[in-house]
Amino acid sequence: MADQPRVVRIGLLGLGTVGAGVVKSLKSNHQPIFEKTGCDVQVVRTLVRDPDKERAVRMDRDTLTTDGLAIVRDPAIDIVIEVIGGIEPARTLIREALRHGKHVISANKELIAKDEGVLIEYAEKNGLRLMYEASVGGGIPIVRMVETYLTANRVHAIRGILNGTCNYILTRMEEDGQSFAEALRDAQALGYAEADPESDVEGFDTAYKLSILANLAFSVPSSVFKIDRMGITKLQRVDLDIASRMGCTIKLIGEARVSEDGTVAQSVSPRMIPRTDSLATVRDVFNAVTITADVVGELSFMGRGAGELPTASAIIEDLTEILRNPTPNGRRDQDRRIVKQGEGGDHALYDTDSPRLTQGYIRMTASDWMLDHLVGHAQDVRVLSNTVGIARTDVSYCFVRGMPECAWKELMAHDSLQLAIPYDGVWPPLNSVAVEQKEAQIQRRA
Ligand SMILES: NC(=O)C1=CN([C@@H]2O[C@H](COP(=O)(O)OP(=O)(O)OC[C@H]3O[C@@H](n4cnc5c(N)ncnc54)[C@H](OP(=O)(O)O)[C@@H]3O)[C@@H](O)[C@H]2O)C=CC1
Ligand SMILES: N[C@@H](CC=O)C(=O)O
Repeated sequence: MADQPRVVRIGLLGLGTVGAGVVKSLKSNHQPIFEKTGCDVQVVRTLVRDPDKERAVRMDRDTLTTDGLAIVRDPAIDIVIEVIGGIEPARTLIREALRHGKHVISANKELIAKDEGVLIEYAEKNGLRLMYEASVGGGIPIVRMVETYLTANRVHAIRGILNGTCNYILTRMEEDGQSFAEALRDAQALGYAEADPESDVEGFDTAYKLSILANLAFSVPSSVFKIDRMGITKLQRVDLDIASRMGCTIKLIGEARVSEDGTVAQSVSPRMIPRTDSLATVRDVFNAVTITADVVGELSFMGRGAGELPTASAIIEDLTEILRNPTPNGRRDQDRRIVKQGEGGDHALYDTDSPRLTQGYIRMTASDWMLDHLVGHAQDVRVLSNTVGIARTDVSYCFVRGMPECAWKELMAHDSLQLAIPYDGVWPPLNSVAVEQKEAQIQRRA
């Protein structure tokens, strides 16, 4: 190791939750970073919207600017870290940084997913690195894991909890009886939520992350624009209570799998999951991902999925990787899997004529149409209701089994439906229920 450290100057775009975490970690771990890389890393300029705002970290006022282009064009800056979020001005600033010969690290899953590989390819063509470990799974080193250690495997499926905010909200609603709004407020205060939390709770954030992983893992193209998506805003405490009585919990799950015809089916939706499933034990802000591949079988990863320090960890790991290996591995040039919007053969989970049989949990206002539909299409319908049978004014809670995918689509468009989510357990779900509610089983009509 050289006696004189090489000074590496960082231009930091954004000083919110993650930006402050980066500044703190670079300070607290300056010595280990120097020991491993021989570099003295310094944040020399930082982009913010409001330089006079109170910050979680103390910064020299002169280093703060509202002029992002001045940072990314500054010849004294070696590496740019983008943690402002959103598409613009992030995309322009990253492209401009690359154009000026700087490596870039970004935590921006929305941009990485929607950009569909264009910036990454541009970086690699110019001998630069654009790294984005923090864009998926917070502190879990999942991006590098998939990119580096699963190249000889054929990956079939990715399934997991990819949003810390939603997992935190569902945990607080289930364990502490908090309302959705209270739990979301806490998640925001803890720095887990996106600037616009609709991205979290409507499932967009999970879709971005799933798409990034799918593009790295599968040998067939997939697009974020084709993900079948539902968030957690329709869930009520009663659904979590019912889940709990069934020996289940509800989690927001992102799943991508390669179908037999070689296309990719991707979905984001809340799912009722048995407590015996390892994902059921993933609480609070934690994320977990299971990857299934042909040679290795199942691999699972778990860790904090959001928050200033776990996310900063992913960013500073990208940083040390660049300091040690500044040359891109070139994989994207030879094997560019990401496709433009509209290309590729993805299909959504409920978007086909597929006769594949599925099972799920339903909350609905009873109606003849709904009942006829369920009984007409599913092999088995079990109703948990506060009153015997189904009356028009009741809200009913059902489990259905053996329902073809195409029948869900029609059901989901009907007014009486309040919530329909997949049930990931082994049928029948009711055998261990402390049935406070009256239970009826409706036989499939001949
Ligand atoms: N929070 C988390 O746990 C995680 C976040 N991420 C990603 O990291 C990125 C940042 O997230 P987070 O730190 O939570 O976001 P924050 O909203 O906390 O911080 C954003 C920062 O960017 C600055 N900024 C935003 N827009 C502009 C603009 N147009 N011009 C200049 N400055 C701007 C803000 O300035 P000012 O402070 O003056 O308003 C602020 O400092 C996002 O892409 C997010 O998805 C990824 C993983 C986890
Ligand atoms: N808002 C995101 C932050 C990390 O990616 C989340 O809650 O997971």
